[in-house]
Amino acid sequence: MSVLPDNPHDQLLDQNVNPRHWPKLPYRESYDFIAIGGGTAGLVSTGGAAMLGASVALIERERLGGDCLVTGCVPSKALIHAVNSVHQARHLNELGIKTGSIEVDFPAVMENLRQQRAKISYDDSALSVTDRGIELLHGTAQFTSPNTIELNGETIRFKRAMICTGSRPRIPEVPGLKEIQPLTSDTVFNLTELPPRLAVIGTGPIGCELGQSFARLGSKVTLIGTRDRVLPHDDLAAGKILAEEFTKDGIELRLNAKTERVSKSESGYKIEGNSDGTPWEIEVDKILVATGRLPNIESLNLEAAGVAYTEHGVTVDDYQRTSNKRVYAAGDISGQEKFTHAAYAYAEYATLNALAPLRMFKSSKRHIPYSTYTSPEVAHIGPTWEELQSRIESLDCYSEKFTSVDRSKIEGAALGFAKIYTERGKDKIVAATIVGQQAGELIGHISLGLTANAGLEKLGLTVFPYPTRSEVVRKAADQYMFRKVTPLAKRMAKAWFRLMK
Ligand SMILES: Cc1cc2nc3c(=O)[nH]c(=O)nc-3n(C[C@H](O)[C@H](O)[C@H](O)COP(=O)(O)OP(=O)(O)OC[C@H]3O[C@@H](n4cnc5c(N)ncnc54)[C@H](O)[C@@H]3O)c2cc1C
Ligand SMILES: NC(=O)c1ccc[n+]([C@@H]2O[C@H](COP(=O)([O-])OP(=O)(O)OC[C@H]3O[C@@H](n4cnc5c(N)ncnc54)[C@H](O)[C@@H]3O)[C@@H](O)[C@H]2O)c1
Repeated sequence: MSVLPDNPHDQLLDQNVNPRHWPKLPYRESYDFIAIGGGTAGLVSTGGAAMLGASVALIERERLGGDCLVTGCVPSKALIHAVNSVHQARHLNELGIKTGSIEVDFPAVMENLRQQRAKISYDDSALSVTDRGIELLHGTAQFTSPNTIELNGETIRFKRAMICTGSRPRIPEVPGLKEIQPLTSDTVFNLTELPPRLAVIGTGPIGCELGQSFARLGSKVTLIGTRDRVLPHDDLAAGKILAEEFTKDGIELRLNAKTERVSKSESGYKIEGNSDGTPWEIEVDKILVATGRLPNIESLNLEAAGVAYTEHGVTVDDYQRTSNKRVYAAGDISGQEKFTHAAYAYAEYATLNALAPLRMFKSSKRHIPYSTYTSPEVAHIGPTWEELQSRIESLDCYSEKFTSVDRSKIEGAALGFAKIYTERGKDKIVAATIVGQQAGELIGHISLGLTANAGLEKLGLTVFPYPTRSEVVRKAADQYMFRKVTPLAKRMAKAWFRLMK
């Protein structure tokens, strides 16, 4: 995780969240609750534990706020906001609004990103954390026994501990790649010059969000993925729509591709690879690697604590408890969904389970949506597209396109669809995918429906303001009513019409 130290915004960020600025406290011998890692999961769990009145310590080795604040959601969405704005500006002529030529001042875009990130850092700052009664300890923690941690040479006992150490970018074993130190999500937000030619390896959420962003800011982007489509874990149709948009953005797609070798060239870097066996070679100025994440388990000495783990992270049960009954885990480290809101939701339950006399809060009861903030956005909740396909016989699917939504048509943003899957013949929602503008906002309706146990009947009866994009959800739900209720209603109405005088 790195930030530039030589600008006022990053200095402010650093001041707020870097532990080296905190006063060094004498450690207590023992705490009721210790969290290792001060990202979303660590902040949420220690905040909750302190609120319950426990003696609480939060150990962080680098910066509070973790990935989300420093190198993840916050900087990427600040960048995407600029990207969406420039894209809209380029299309204002279509609305009869005359603009001069639109120019991107990349250093200024990145400066704004750093400024927004610094502003948000107050929420995760040392001041805000200590105000909640949490003791902040600086350093790399490691377990020394099932109920002790060593920090900076001192031993601290705990009654309950929470592992929240997150994840880091995975660099694939491609000859020459590690040696050239490619950009990753840890370093890409430090750029101050737009790379004229950028290769992005990986077509998951990071590759797609950042690949499209750099293309719309003016880089010549080549997006390289091993799979046959972009966002391969999502709905097939979503990947197709997105690939078409990427092509319009000038992105060159190299799918079904194997990156074989990377080397320095005269003007930058050479990448050699093949797609479906056909060899290719490209020259670029920068390479961004976005090929998944590795859990930060190495420094923890989990064996000493009897905490089981795999290559995906620390193993937890439905209560977020590890194989050590005093130790819980949440966030990217626990091998579950890698999203900030998932870290938040699971850390909340983990803390309650860790500190209450009985474990009562099951993570499987929570519904975790997600959205990839490309243009159009791709949002989903429930089992993956592949899982849904494997049990499609037992499901019904109701879908609606944004072309039937007036607000989307008016604004010329009618690309995409909503699909809601239910149990066959019933209105119980199983999953949903929304592709389109603000899909990330719209999937919240389905998330609420799932949490409140409200099926398509209730969604269809819900009145949404006209004209809003939310109508896509209501219209998809209406189809259930039409299919299920209308034939019976028609028969009853016909009987009544015969009797009606
Ligand atoms: C580019 C990018 C964009 C993203 N966009 C989104 C998005 O739009 N929406 C979304 O929901 N999610 C997004 N994510 C994912 C999200 O950032 C993560 O899921 C989330 O930050 C995980 O939180 P965490 O608390 O588990 O871990 P982290 O935030 O990684 O925090 C872990 C902390 O633990 C510390 N640590 C590690 N080991 C030790 C140790 N031994 N001792 C002490 N401290 C230690 C680290 O320094 C770090 O501060 C994005 C991620 C990336 C990379
Ligand atoms: N909007 C969001 O919520 C958001 C945004 C960004 C990241 N994230 C989180 O961060 C996580 C990590 O994102 P990510 O995109 O790095 O990982 P990912 O695992 O989701 O996607 C990585 C992609 O890279 C491909 N790949 C792997 N090795 C490759 C290689 N050698 N060459 C080419 N392609 C290769 C994989 O097939 C996969 O499709 C995500 O799973 C997500 O949970 C969330």
